[in-house]
Amino acid sequence: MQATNDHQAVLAARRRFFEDGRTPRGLIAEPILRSWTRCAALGLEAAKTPEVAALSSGGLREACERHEQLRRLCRPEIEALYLDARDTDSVVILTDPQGLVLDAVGSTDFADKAARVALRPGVQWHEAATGTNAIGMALIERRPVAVHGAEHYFAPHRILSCHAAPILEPDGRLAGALDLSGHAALPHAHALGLLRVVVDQIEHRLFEGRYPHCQVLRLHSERSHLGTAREGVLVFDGPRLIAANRHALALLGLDWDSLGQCRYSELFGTTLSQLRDGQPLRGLRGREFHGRLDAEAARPLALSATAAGVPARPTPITEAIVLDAAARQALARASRILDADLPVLLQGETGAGKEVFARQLHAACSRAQAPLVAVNCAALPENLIESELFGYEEGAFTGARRRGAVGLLRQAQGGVLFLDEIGDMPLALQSRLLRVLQQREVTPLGGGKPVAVDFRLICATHRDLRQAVAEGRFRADLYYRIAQYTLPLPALREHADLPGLIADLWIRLQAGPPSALPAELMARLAAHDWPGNYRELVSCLRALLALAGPDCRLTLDDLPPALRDPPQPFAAVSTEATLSALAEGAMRSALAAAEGNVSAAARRLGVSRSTLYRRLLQKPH
Ligand SMILES: Nc1ncnc2c1ncn2[C@@H]1O[C@H](COP(=O)(O)OP(=O)(O)OP(=O)(O)O)[C@@H](O)[C@H]1O
Repeated sequence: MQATNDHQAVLAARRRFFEDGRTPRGLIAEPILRSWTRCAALGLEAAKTPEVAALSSGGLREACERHEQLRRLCRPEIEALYLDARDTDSVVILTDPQGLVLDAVGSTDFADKAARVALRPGVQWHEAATGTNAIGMALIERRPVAVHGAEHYFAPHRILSCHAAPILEPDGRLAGALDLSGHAALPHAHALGLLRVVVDQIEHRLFEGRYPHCQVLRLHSERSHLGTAREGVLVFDGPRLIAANRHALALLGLDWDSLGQCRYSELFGTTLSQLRDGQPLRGLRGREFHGRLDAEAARPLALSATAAGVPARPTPITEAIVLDAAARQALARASRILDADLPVLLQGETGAGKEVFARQLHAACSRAQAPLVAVNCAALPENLIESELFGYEEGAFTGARRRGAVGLLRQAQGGVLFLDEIGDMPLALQSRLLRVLQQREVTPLGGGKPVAVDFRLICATHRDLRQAVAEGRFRADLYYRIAQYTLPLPALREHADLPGLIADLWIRLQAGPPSALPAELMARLAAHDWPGNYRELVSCLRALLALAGPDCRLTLDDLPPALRDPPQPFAAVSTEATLSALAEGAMRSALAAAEGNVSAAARRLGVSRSTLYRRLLQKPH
């Protein structure tokens, strides 16, 4: 980042931006300006002390447990970093992917000061909560960032000089962020460089033991870099590239979107089986690399499969998952249920994110390294579902494959089985599934012997299964077996902070440096009821991104027709409406009139921002 260190220039930029409402271009680094703009669009008031929502000790313990693997991996690196930075009286901080501080190690003197501005475990340092800061920006921009003194959005944070780098999972998702913060008055010349080196080490270790069934290729143009954290790492599931580190992507000129899309032959012009030890690799752009395959490469391919028996694609990075605090909490609880070998049932409208949640649940549970086998019970033809699920012996039926098939239930052995649309499973199969769950063994079609199975079970449905039981369409005994822990996934219109979620998703969907969504569009999006939920919202945001030029010049005309007309004004609310519906109408009108600025709308109505969020966005309309 080319941040100017000129304190006076930053103060002048603040005056121009916050007091005159003008863009202080040239006075302040562009990424800081982008962040200020995002914060202003969220209605954050820079002159105030930010509201700190700290987790209870129980909540923090839960979050730490959820990220125990990452914390354990980072601990030695954090301690080494602290020793390196000890002379500058700093703290080293590890956060989760949403900026929640999990661990802080540092000099007591500065740690006390940092704690006074809530830079301590249990507090969210996501930009939407704490304004411009290095942790929040590193998570949004997905690269190392420094924020000094008055560049912070909120005045009390001016005592800080913060440096943060995102930690990326091998599939490109955010694992968390590492931050090194100290006194704004002291120089921290090498802080970003140190962080980069440490995060390289952590990301390199994230591959360890992670892909036992895949081919892991390590490469570099300098032979001496092989085996170090600077080597490129590429993971292939069959011919397809499914994971990598940033060094590998940089060496090959790829970006994260290549994961799940790119094949080995497209990168090197040959097949993996032609790779010979000691022979240089030639990339398609003619560049030569030294490479070696990990010893595990000889193992068979993963059993992970979709309903059609095709290896499951990793969740593409472009899916840009957003999970708010409630969803993360639900995820933590559900993963404990799953780890206790109890089934989890996800219930929600179409597009509410049941499958996405199931995949996150698999990643969060203790079987994350084992396969997730996803079966869409509604997508499988009825005559195939039985054989696909339970497997079959050789010659069990006409068209059966020679040597039979193990079936999807057994493919989930040791891992997690996800039965999507379970409400659409034919009754006869429900009985067979129940037997499997009770006896924990599967009998293949064609008279084979029962085989013991061990899988954790996640089911999902958009149907009201209780109703289906009452109508005789779903077996009551199976219902009680799978629905002990039912997790309703709320529709978007019930979301506690829809503008926050939309802003978050908008930023995550952008490949380059993110731009803020114009306020009038945000107001329309926040007032829409999203019957298609995430699916509809993601499509809408993607279309807007496609229409937006580099300056993000979008107008209401760029919205799809259903969103173009303004929400119903207060006067148009039906006379039969209840008081709360009237209040809701007034709130929506105020929000639209304030062009999506929640603080301004709240002021206009004489209620607090949190009341406005709660009343307006928690209810279906
Ligand atoms: N938490 C999330 N963050 C961002 N995008 C999401 C999230 N959940 C879902 N989506 C988006 O919505 C799309 C639909 O999600 P998903 O398939 O999980 O929904 P579903 O509830 O299983 O829908 P259906 O019942 O119709 O199968 C996904 O492809 C993804 O793009």
